Order: sequence, then C-alpha cells, then structure tokens
Amino acid sequence: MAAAAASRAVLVSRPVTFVTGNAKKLEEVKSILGQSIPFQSLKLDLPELQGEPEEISKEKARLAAVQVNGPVLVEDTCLCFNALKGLPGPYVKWFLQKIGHEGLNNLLMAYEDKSAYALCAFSFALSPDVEPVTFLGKTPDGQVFLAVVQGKIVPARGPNDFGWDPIFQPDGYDQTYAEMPKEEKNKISHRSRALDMVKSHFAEAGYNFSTSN
Ligand SMILES: O=P(O)(O)OP(=O)(O)OP(=O)(O)OC[C@H]1O[C@@H](n2cnc3c(O)ncnc32)[C@H](O)[C@@H]1O
Ligand SMILES: [Mg+2]
Repeated sequence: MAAAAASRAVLVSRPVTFVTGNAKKLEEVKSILGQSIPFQSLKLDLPELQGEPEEISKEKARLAAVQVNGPVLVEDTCLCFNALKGLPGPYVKWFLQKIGHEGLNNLLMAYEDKSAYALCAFSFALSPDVEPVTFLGKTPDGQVFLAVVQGKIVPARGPNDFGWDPIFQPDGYDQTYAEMPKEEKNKISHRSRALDMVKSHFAEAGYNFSTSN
C-alpha cells in the first residue's frame, strides 16, 4: 500500500493549514494526528453558517481556502438530539452560549429519549479553485455517518473545559467525554473517527505536503 501511494505521490508545494477559531479543537486535532499529517494552523473566526453539516463544512473550506490561498482543512461539529430530529445540530454553539449545559438538558425534559450523536464534518480544499472534499462517511442511502459517535445527554459531569463534553456520554461508557482522560476521548471521539477518513484520503491521493510556506 505504502509503495503504491509513494509511486504516485502528489507533491504539494504548500503545507496544509487547519483553520479554526477554537483552541480546544486544535489541541485535539494535533494530538489525534500526531506526526501522521504535518500541518500548520490559523486562528480565524469563520462565519457560523446555516444548513446541513456537509454543506456548512464545505462552505467553511471554500472561505478558508480563499483566505489562506492554499490547502486547508476545516471542520464543523454538531451535537444532535434524536428527540429533536437532529437539533441543535450545527447550531449547538449558540445554544451552549445562551442556555448552557442545564438548558440543553432541559430541552429534553419533555422527552423520554435522551439519545444524541456527536458528528464532526471535516472538509479539505486543495486550493481556492478546487471543490472541497467532505468526510462524513455517509452510506449511499445517507443513513450511516462514520464520523458519528452515538450517546446520550446527561446532567453535566466532569471538568468544564471544552464545549458540551460534560453532558455527552458515549454509548458503552459510564463517563462523559469530559470525565474521560483526554487520550481516551481522542481514541473514540467523533473527531478521531472523522480524522481517520481524512488520513485515508490523503494516503490514497498520495499527497506529500511541503512543511514550510
Ligand atoms: O472556528 P470553528 O472551527 O468553527 O470553531 P467553533 O468553536 O466555532 O466550532 P463549531 O462552529 O464547529 O461549533 C461547535 C460547537 O461545539 C463545541 N465543540 C466542538 N467540538 C467539541 C467536542 O469535541 N466536545 C465538546 N464540544 C465541542 C464548540 O466549542 C462549539 O461550541
Ligand atoms: Mg464555528
């Protein structure tokens, strides 16, 4: 496999830039990718767009690629409540800011079903002129998203240092994301599942990115 990829290596004269305004995302991406994909980062507050996760993520990549004028990686994260047909989804940032962990729990008060899923939609654009690729791992019928972790919404437990981590308990675990050691979250998270697809795509495409500008 490695030999096949190497034989059709595509040399890219610029490094990949991961664009985000969120320091915690960056920390996780760094620790999940390790040395597997060398990248640089740029702190930019991209617009909070509306729509389906895939479209939001793609549009973020288009906007970021124009700013960077080179290869970019971005992601958009959603927290989706099944009882609310997927909301707050991509709008969770505002919900969290306005009503907090307790408010998010209260949204589900009227429902027996507390199940939820975390989804990370990464997009990669090779340049501003190339249509971005999005990594959701969707099956042809659109039902299965590989970049998803199923779980449930619980009253907040654990350190409050990253978003909605204290209220999301993944299926099969008795700890919330916030209670888990970071390495454990990074092994099983929506972000690491999505990054597995990014890594495979880069390997298949044979990209060999420059490490300096
Ligand atoms: O600049 P970008 O990359 O867009 O960063 P952001 O903070 O605006 O992030 P999103 O638009 O993707 O909004 C997702 C919201 O979910 C939060 N979030 C993202 N990943 C998370 C994770 O793994 N655990 C808990 N909260 C997370 C994040 O802090 C936001 O409030
Ligand atoms: Mg954002």
